[in-house]
Amino acid sequence: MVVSMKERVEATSSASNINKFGSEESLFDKNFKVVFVLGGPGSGKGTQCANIVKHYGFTHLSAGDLLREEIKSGSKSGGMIKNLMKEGQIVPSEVTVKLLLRAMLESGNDKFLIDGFPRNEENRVAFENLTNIEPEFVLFFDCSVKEMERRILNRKQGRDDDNMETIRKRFEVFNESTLPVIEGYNCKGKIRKIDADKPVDEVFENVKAIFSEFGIEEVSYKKTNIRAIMGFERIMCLIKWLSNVKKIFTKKILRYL
Ligand SMILES: Nc1ncnc2c1ncn2[C@@H]1O[C@H](COP(=O)(O)OP(=O)(O)O)[C@@H](O)[C@H]1O
Ligand SMILES: Nc1ccn([C@@H]2O[C@H](COP(=O)(O)OP(=O)(O)O)[C@@H](O)[C@H]2O)c(=O)n1
Repeated sequence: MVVSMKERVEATSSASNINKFGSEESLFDKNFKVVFVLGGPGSGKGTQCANIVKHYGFTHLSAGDLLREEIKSGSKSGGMIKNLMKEGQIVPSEVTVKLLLRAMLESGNDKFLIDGFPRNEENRVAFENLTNIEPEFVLFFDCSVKEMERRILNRKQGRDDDNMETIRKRFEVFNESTLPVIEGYNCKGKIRKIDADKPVDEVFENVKAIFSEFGIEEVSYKKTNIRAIMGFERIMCLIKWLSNVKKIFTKKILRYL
């Protein structure tokens, strides 16, 4: 059965379709490599993901960023997402997982850093049931509350949830809902804990050691950057466009010869 990318993404939006491709063909039969990135709010997940993208050619998907984009897009679930985020609460998995899967399929890459996810058991189970993907490992940025608070208050990205009242709620949600997920992965030997109180470069040295433990090698800087920024499909589109431009110019030049 040949299933188009569009059909696959659409299939994720309805629970009754979730197993449409069932055991015959998993929704993600491709050999995707996934690393989950967890840690409290402000522990430095996004900062380290940006470094990993540059060095290892992974596509960075931040669940929080995807949810913020969904609010901006004016979608009908935008209001509900906005209210939950303002309260520091976790958005229902069906929304978040759908956004993640769409971004994965559209990226053209096969290596993903999924940041801020799974945030609770519901997130973990929903993703696993839909994709059959188990993470290679889970990076856990372990940071003190005092340092996370300091970083968030200095972050100044104009986020609705970066205020003292919501920060407190986010810490509570992290302790109640995310730590048990980390504990579960720890029992499976998947957690790689990193002391995230340290300066950015030192934290990244520890991240590199973990990638090396899993045999993941650094890739050329140029190749990584172009793919991470543009995605495979956009690169193909640009090549097509350039070849059309070249044809037009060749015709024009030939006219003068
Ligand atoms: N190791 C670090 N030491 C000091 N500041 C950091 C460190 N890592 C990140 N930051 C800063 O802390 C803030 C929060 O980091 P960010 O990567 O956005 O965290 P998260 O994605 O976990 O919420 C940012 O302003 C970032 O520049
Ligand atoms: N898997 C996720 C990730 C984020 N979120 C929401 O997005 C908010 C911001 O998450 P984030 O990962 O961008 O930021 P930090 O809290 O890590 O700084 C969370 O507090 C949740 O409200 C969610 O509901 N589910």
